[in-house]
Amino acid sequence: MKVGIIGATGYGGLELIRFLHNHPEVKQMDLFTSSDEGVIFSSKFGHLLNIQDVPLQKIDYETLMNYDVVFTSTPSGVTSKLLPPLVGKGPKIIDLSGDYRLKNLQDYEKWYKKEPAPQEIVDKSVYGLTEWNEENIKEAPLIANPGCYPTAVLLSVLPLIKEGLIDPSFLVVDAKSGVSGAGNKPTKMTHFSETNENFSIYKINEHQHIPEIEQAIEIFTNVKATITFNTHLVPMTRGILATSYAPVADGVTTKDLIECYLETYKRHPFVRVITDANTIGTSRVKGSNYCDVFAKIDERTNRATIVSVIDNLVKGAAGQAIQNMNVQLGYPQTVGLDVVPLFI
Ligand SMILES: NC(=O)C1=CN([C@@H]2O[C@H](COP(=O)(O)OP(=O)(O)OC[C@H]3O[C@@H](n4cnc5c(N)ncnc54)[C@H](OP(=O)(O)O)[C@@H]3O)[C@@H](O)[C@H]2O)C=CC1
Ligand SMILES: CC(=O)N[C@@H](CCC(=O)OP(=O)(O)O)C(=O)O
Repeated sequence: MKVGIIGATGYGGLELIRFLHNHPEVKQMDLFTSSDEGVIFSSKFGHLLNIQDVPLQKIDYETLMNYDVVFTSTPSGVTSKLLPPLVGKGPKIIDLSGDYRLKNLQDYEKWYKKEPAPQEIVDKSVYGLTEWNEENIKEAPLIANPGCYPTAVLLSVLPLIKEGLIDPSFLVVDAKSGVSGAGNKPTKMTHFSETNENFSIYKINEHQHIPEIEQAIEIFTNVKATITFNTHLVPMTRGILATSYAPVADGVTTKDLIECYLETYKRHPFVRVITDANTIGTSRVKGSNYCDVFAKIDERTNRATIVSVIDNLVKGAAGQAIQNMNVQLGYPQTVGLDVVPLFI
């Protein structure tokens, strides 16, 4: 199989390279750039010396048509313009950006503050939350890979909402991310002296993942929810921990929540159900495609505390993208992704 990566020089792109390098079905991997044509990749990224000593290529439609799969890992607002001529024509496309996730174009305009992709192309895209959308992913010409926060939140709340165990109309999500979630372009927010020894909240009540999470809850559970969702920046490089709170239905116990998770994810190797709260944390999934989920009822308030962790660059981006490629092409989901978390 021949794969191309647009945005290879970004954090998501580098993670795609790390995993695809070990994917047994990938016979050729080419890297594309909008700014560094001809530059030898390993001269920019020394950790890839003797591994990716190849020149970066110019993005060109005729060339891209010859690939089996093209991954796009570019800032929002790029693929809405770049991809329409390619979709459904040659390669399967997996887009890591937010440009094709929201089905309602007005939502995209409102939350991303950018011009949306054409409606007919958005209509062809399939939301790539692998564990919940396998059947549609198999046939998709274009996969809208989920955002990092939505992946963590949805994998932990969807089973409980679907089974009516929690009430999503009062769902409150408190999420925290490492700084690599903001990409490789330095900003005031991600500057070392602003993030080091600082734990901050950002985009209060205005995060672009709010409509994505609400849309997915409706698609996968048939329930309309209006959520409170806030995000925090943690002075670490990788990882997301999301804590969600919701009232539980009458008579529901912690055992019911755990059993619901175990049943939902029994065929899904990348979602691990954690029963000991002391073993949940971002270092348990670092560098891997795992999402760990945990839930416990607070008997005093009759609310559930729901926790999930992922590596934002793996299950939250490149790993899930490759998991989706495996589903599209009929390979087992774990091919190329079967790595042990880094932990320390
Ligand atoms: N970081 C994360 O944890 C996650 C990120 N995402 C999303 O994935 C996408 C990529 O994220 P990330 O890797 O962090 O971003 P980065 O900013 O690290 O990298 C993006 C890359 O896109 C390329 N690029 C920039 N402008 C253009 C353009 N006009 N045309 C083509 N390529 C362009 C650049 O490479 P070059 O200059 O070589 O072209 C750049 O290296 C984003 O949309 C992000 O929101 C999703 C989930 C998690
Ligand atoms: C830490 C940090 O800044 N994280 C980013 C996640 C970006 C992302 O994945 O957003 P889209 O793919 O939807 O563009 C943020 O909160 O915006």
